[in-house]
Amino acid sequence: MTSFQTLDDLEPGQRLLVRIDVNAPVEDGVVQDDRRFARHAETVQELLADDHAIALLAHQGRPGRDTFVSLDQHAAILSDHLDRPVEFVADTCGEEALSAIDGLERGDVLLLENVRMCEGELPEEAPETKAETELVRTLSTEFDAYVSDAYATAHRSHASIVGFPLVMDAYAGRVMEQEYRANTAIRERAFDGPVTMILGGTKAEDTIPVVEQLADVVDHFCLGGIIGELFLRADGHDLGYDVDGTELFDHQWEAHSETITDALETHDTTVVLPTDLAYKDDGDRAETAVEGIEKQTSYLDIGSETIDRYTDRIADSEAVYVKGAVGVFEDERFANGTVGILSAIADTDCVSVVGGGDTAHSIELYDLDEDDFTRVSIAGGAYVRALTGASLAGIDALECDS
Ligand SMILES: Nc1ncnc2c1ncn2[C@@H]1O[C@H](COP(=O)(O)OP(=O)(O)OP(=O)(O)O)[C@@H](O)[C@H]1O
Ligand SMILES: O=C(O)[C@H](O)COP(=O)(O)O
Repeated sequence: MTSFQTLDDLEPGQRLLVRIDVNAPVEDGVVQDDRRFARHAETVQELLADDHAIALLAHQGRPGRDTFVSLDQHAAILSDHLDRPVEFVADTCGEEALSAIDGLERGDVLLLENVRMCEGELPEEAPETKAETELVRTLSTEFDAYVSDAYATAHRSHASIVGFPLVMDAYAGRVMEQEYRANTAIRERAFDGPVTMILGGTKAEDTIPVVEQLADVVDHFCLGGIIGELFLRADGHDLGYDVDGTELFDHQWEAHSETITDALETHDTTVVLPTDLAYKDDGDRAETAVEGIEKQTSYLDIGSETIDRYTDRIADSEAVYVKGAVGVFEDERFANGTVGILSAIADTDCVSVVGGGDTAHSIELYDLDEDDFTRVSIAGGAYVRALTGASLAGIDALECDS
């Protein structure tokens, strides 16, 4: 395991830059879930008890998506969790931000604007390059130390994750530490019976490598969501295209079609694909078989037959991992797949781990009981990457000699 400094090593009463991940599902501009806020608030409470002055750095969404919004409401949600004011400044490393940072006193909490609005935060590049960005060069001189609590973004080599630890005294926050240890422990568990993994959601770059890297551990990968459709397209079915204004398929297909086709050929008995899908017809849920599919529309959930096939496998499994939702569960008409799968897992005694910032939200939305799962990670891509045993850039950046 990687050795890093934790809050136990941090001297009290310092000026701290703390990277958290409160990236949340957002609908019509409004944050829908506060699970990540609650976890990071515990880290912040601990830091406040040690009399630090705290500036928080975080992101929301990705440029170009409608979840890419300002963090002003995030400050209010954090304030509720901390039961004290959290000041927000609509700037990350410009004059306005520096002036607010300058005024920070011990016991204060300040949230800076969405760091992905700042030039240099994206794209993923080497830590040395990220340390040279204006963001890192400007903010690093304003603080005594950097605390990295954003485990859910630890798989991204972004400036706010890997740049600061190169030039500042760096510590892992409690969320970073706990998620890292728990996910590493899960990876190291061995099972005698079948292991099933449900892979869905929207992010091909996080999900597809998992099929290759966990093929010796997982007996069946049951696919749904955008990922399922991309695999169905590779399997020769006429779907998995951007229609109705979506921008989820074509660029991902361009980037990953070869990997998907290879994975399908190599693991044809391990990868399990939907045999029916659901779509919207005159405002209602309708279903169609995948075989011979011709209708160019947005498919928004796996169909009833697929749900039955997947839940049968879950019932026979000794362990089930979930990454990503198999449908647009935020719309009740298309929640059958996600809720059906999670309920089936909750009904078994198997070891079960659910990951994903959006996916975990479905547990709360549909009144499922978090205690019915062995573990619910607040991270998505980072959790599933950790399961494969691959390193996380944000953890590597914190590494120090033990
Ligand atoms: N067929 C589909 N079409 C469009 N969106 C879909 C479809 N199936 C699932 N989704 C969406 O996928 C989202 C969850 O996937 P996402 O890739 O964000 O994964 P996550 O693991 O939950 O989160 P993260 O990786 O961000 O922590 C849900 O919000 C759901 O609406
Ligand atoms: O929700 C997540 O998975 C993290 O906040 C990372 O977000 P990203 O996938 O947009 O980099």
